[in-house]
Amino acid sequence: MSYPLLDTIHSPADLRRIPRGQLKNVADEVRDCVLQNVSRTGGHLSSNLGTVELTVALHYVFNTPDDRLVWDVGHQTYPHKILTGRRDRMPTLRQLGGLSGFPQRAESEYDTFGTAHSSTSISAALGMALASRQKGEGRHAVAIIGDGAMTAGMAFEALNNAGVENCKLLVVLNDNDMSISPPVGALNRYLAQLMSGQFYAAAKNVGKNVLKVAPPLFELARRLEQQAKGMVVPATLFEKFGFNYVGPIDGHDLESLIPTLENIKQLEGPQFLHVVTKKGHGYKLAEADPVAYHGPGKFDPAVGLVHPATQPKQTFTQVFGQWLCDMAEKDKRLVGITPAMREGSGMVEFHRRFPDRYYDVGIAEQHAVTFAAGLACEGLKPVVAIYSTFLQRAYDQLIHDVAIQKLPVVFALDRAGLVGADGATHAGNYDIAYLRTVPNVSVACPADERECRQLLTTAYEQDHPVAVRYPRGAGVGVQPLPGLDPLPFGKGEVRREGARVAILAFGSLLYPALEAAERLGVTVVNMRWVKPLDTELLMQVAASHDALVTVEEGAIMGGAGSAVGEALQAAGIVKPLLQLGLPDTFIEHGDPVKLLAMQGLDAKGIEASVRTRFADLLAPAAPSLKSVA
Ligand SMILES: Cc1ncc(C[n+]2csc(CCOP(=O)(O)OP(=O)(O)O)c2C)c(N)n1
Ligand SMILES: CC(=O)[C@@H](O)[C@H](O)COP(=O)(O)O
Ligand SMILES: [Mg+2]
Repeated sequence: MSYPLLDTIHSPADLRRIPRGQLKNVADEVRDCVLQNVSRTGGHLSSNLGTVELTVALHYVFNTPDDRLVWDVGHQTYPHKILTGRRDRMPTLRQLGGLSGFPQRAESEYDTFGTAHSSTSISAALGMALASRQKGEGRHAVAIIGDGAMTAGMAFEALNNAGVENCKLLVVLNDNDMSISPPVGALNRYLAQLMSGQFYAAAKNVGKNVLKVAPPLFELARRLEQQAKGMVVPATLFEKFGFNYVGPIDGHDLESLIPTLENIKQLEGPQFLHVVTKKGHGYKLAEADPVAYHGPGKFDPAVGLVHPATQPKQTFTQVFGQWLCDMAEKDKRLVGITPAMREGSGMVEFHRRFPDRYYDVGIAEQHAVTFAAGLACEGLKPVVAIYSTFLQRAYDQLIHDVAIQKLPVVFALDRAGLVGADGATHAGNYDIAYLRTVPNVSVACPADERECRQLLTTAYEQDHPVAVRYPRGAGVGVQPLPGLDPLPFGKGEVRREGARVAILAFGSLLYPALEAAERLGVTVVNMRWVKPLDTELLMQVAASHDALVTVEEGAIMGGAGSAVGEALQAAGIVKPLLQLGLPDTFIEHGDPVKLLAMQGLDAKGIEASVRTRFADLLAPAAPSLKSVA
């Protein structure tokens, strides 16, 4: 793809040489470049389309990379990547060895802070601004945060800290009136008030008016401050926090954005700029349906997203969504909670059918968990649907508010294990390790869709907290049974009888383990539960085999294999144990099937590891067709 202006821009320094009058054309080219690339790779689209002008303006006005831009979540950094010398690598976005979908310090000096989990930007930028102050460097730090990300407690903790510091910190609130799904809560209502009516219309011209007069800088700054404050409300929430609030201004109008940013840059103390953008801006289909285009797969930009001709395999998320509705139908006490992930967690239908029992609490995982605890105290049956990676945020709440009080909260832990294109930040690799150490908490690992439904019911029937962890995407295609029958609590099953070596599989890697076992001639046990561990079954298997292998899609350290090792130790059984799982390293983005294979967690890899470790116990491998020929 060739673009007349972008072809001349290899860094923000090049951008800053472009005459201001041509910046709109630059923005148009960036937007097209984003659309063309994402349509070929998949990725976060509507947020990126909405931040094109803001990105151009920030790099134009601030002296990046010396001035620091910190992008919250970072799912809107494709324009930033394009303008900071990575345009030629955009076709590799989110693929193995390619560009990350988020900012990464290792990827570019312009990526000043790695993000992906939301609401960290103000804290990080404040740290940078104060470091600059302490070192006498005088650089600016800018946090760019969305209205969705702004709802998290952490953002307010940072505002609370920043508001009393005199430093060169600018918070840009990118308000597109959307999270992934429509935003929720009182903050959203408040931002809508700030944008309403004449205030917004008048504020749109703040930058232009200031420019026309062109007074000296000090006066310019003073007037900007006065104008902005006068045009909006006397004291916004952000002013109460100690920030100088400017806005709201039109985040697609470079004529407003650039002079406003230039002037804010001159002001002392913490600054807060409220910009208004449209998610999906400039691509009609995304503007009309920003939810569908939040993170689409590949598509033809001329046609847009299309439904596949054949029904794809049911995902674990869909299995959960169906179970949730069915259980809610049966039990009026059930309430469903999501921290801003209605679509991703499969709760759209539940929301539609049970609006009074559906709670989207915003991006607020900690609150979600304690809120569930409160509901449980009053006899309701909360189901918290949460990605494994995001539950990390609420670990203390899980222990302090749920587990110690032994409250019956079900955690439907989606995206357990490797997630693929989102990479290390989103991988759900640690939940087994961090959950199984907490007293009163049980952890189930369904191997397929049918078990997922059954184990959710088992979890729901307990009088203590239970997490059911399942991976992103589809399973092997084992249809769930229609009823709501549980599986026995804490019990596994032998799936294949073999000799000398037994593979104990936890979760969906049961299937590659079975495939490997066919070639190895070994036993396979579907353990189903990490906690309680089925020690009775474990002891039987240990007694009848010479060696054990554990397989899990989770961190080896502290994982299910460790639980097996501990149980054997406790029983005084000394038995060779091979633990297969994810190593003590962060695994980057890429095709999840390939990533699993690279970790030796496909059938071939499992077979190879078992053969290598227990060669003396196994019959030699049958020669492959290739080596026979
Ligand atoms: C801690 C955490 N929870 C949930 C998410 C999932 N998530 C990613 S983007 C997003 C919405 C963010 O909304 P906003 O900040 O307004 O940005 P927009 O998508 O509107 O551009 C959510 C919920 C996340 N990345 N981090
Ligand atoms: C940026 C972010 O956190 C989400 O948009 C995430 O990428 C969604 O992941 P899924 O596609 O697995 O729902
Ligand atoms: Mg938003």
